[in-house]
Amino acid sequence: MSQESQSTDKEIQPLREEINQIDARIVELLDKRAKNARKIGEIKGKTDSPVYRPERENEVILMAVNHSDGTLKPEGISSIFKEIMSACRSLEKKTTVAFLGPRGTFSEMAMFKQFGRSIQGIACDQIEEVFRAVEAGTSQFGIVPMENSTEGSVNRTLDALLRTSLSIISEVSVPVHHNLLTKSGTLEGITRIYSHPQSLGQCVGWLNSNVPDLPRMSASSNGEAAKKASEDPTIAAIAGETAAEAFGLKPVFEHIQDDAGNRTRFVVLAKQGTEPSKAPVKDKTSLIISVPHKAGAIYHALKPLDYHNVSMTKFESRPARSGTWEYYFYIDIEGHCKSPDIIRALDDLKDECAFFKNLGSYPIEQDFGPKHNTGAKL
Ligand SMILES: C=C(O[C@@H]1C=C(C(=O)O)C=C[C@H]1O)C(=O)O
Repeated sequence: MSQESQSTDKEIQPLREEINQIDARIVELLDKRAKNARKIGEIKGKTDSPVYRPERENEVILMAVNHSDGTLKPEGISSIFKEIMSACRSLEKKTTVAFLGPRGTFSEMAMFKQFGRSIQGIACDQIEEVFRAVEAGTSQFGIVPMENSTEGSVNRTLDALLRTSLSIISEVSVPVHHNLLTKSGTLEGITRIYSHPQSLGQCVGWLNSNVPDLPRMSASSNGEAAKKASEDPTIAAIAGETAAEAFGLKPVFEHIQDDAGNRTRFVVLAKQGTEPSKAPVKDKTSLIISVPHKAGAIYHALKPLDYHNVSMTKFESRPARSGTWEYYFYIDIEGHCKSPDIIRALDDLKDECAFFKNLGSYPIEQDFGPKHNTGAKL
């Protein structure tokens, strides 16, 4: 050993010893925390109340972020606490989550971001199958893509939401970076490109400029496209890094999505509802409405929101498929449907609607940017 590395070791050693002591203390505290979670699980079991409480988990993360002196980044604290809570939750009851599979999809990534790793994921072939798995009780929760920052809404999810008896209980978004992947890592012998239509749409500019002659084929998911490419050397897939790892593919080109900030928002579905979040965590409520086919109907339907001072954060239409140019409107408002002001606003809004469906209230996803601090303390 050189003299230089001996002196480096001498400097590092006491710090490592201190880390060992800190880690032992952390584990003691984690065990203590886990015992409390297990007791909470027993209490919930007696009343059959839901184990997973997204509104409480958001509160815990926010308190942890605000307790930090800033040495660790908020996103680092958030992901550490997501895993701590995932492990604690698994002591209460096994969490099962249906997602759009196979492995390596952005849905799987969103699922782990929201629930942590101490869960059992159930891969489904179609978005509708995710809904069915939760409705039938095969899975406690389901996660489905709702909208993409480049391509807009995921219509199959919107249509399935119209028919389902499930509620939305939380939302989570993930950055979506696409790569052009093949078995060999080159384009030699490639005759076509597979991906989910949403992903093909997110990369259309790049594809037109760089590989305009390669036919684009639709796959039920990016994971499915990656699976095809792993089985056939004439196929390239557009998918994320996790799909490349899962199916042993190599990138020919990385980050080919047209918008560098491309993100997809997912929603979590369950039979249970949520309770209002504690401030400063805020909730939102998602609704589907249709209005009578007459002049000014949508204006009259939305007036109660203005009157009760409720802010609307999303408004989107989807054809009612009746062939009569009628529409369903997908609306997000700020606030929880159990809070008195929202109850009043929704009562008035219902009166003006031909159709009204409350999809559920859930905590607004927290953005842990560098300057984040809401003042909440542990
Ligand atoms: C421990 C609880 O159950 C779950 C685990 C949580 C945790 O580990 O902090 C928080 C909310 C629940 O999803 C609880 O409800 O407080």
